[in-house]
Amino acid sequence: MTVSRTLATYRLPPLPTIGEIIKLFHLRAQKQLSQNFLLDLRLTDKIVRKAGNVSNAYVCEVGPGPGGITRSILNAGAKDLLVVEKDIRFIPGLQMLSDAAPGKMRIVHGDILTFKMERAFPSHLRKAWEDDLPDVHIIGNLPFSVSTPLIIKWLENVANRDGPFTYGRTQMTLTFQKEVAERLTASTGSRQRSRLSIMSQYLCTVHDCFTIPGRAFIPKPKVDVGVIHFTPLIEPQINQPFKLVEKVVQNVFQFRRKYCHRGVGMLFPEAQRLKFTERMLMLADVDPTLRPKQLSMLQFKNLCNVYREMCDEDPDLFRYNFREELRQKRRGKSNLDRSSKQSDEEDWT
Ligand SMILES: C[S@@+](CC[C@H](N)C(=O)[O-])C[C@H]1O[C@@H](n2cnc3c(N)ncnc32)[C@H](O)[C@@H]1O
Repeated sequence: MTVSRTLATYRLPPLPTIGEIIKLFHLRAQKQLSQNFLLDLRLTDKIVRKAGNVSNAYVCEVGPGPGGITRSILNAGAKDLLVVEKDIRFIPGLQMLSDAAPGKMRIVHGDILTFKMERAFPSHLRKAWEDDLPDVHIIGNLPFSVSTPLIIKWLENVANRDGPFTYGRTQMTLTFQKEVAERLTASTGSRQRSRLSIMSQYLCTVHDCFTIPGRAFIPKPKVDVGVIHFTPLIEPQINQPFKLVEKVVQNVFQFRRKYCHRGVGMLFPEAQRLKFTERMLMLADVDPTLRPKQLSMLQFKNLCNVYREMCDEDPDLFRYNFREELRQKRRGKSNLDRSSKQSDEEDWT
């Protein structure tokens, strides 16, 4: 009992509090960078507990800032903690933590959107996709403007089993503004069901761990924050390339409040729209009068499979983008307007 407790909980030596570190290094949060700090170590401990068992694990923390979550990860007994922080002002405070936990923490001053995580940890950690979960975790409280593009990028990495997922089914525990957290976990029929719900749930088990009230952060953001845990699925619920799924899902949700046939139709050039939409919905066994939020994962899977078959028959179809068609039409129209205006002017001369 005593041994396992010692192994499980590593205690950092006494250090200044996060509040003191913020003062010591003049780390005033930069509003334009949406920096909102968590100072309550009970909350940061709770985030880390929701990540699973990080004792002796390899962890990448994204956006450590003044280091609240960082301390909790070290205290939970992580073997190797790699932190990636973009704002150089935080590096000295993080260095202080690293000195207090010798050999356990590495600091990267960089941007997580371009950081190559596939090279960050030893290759012996790699597990086959179907195997148990690897001993690699990603944890982070990032600005909302970064967390959404980042999760879309990482979901594509899950689909391709590259980036952080070269180690296998790396788990992620990340914060999102509450509204986005609700979309990520929304089930069929719910108001929040959206593109993000399908894209995340076809690839991962997505669990809404708990909500942190905005008042827990300094400075206080306008919204509450959801902590979401992602575990990549062994078998994705849709077995088609990420870009194809993304295209189908994006088009279906184009007109959120309309019948789903409107969005499906946008996958096809105007000339064939009616015929192809009818065919796709019929073959996928989807009622055209359902709203996008009412479509189940199985129906999205069927839609993607049928669209794939149609693209295999006509390879130009995948390149079709109705927005591009619209842009060209507008450009054509404005050229027409410009030339008729020009000819009007020429008439005047
Ligand atoms: C919302 S603050 C959270 C800080 C700390 N994790 C906490 O909970 O108190 C977000 C942190 O992410 C950092 N950050 C923002 N964009 C980043 C990026 N692209 N790559 C790495 N770090 C980033 C910010 O500088 C800031 O330290």
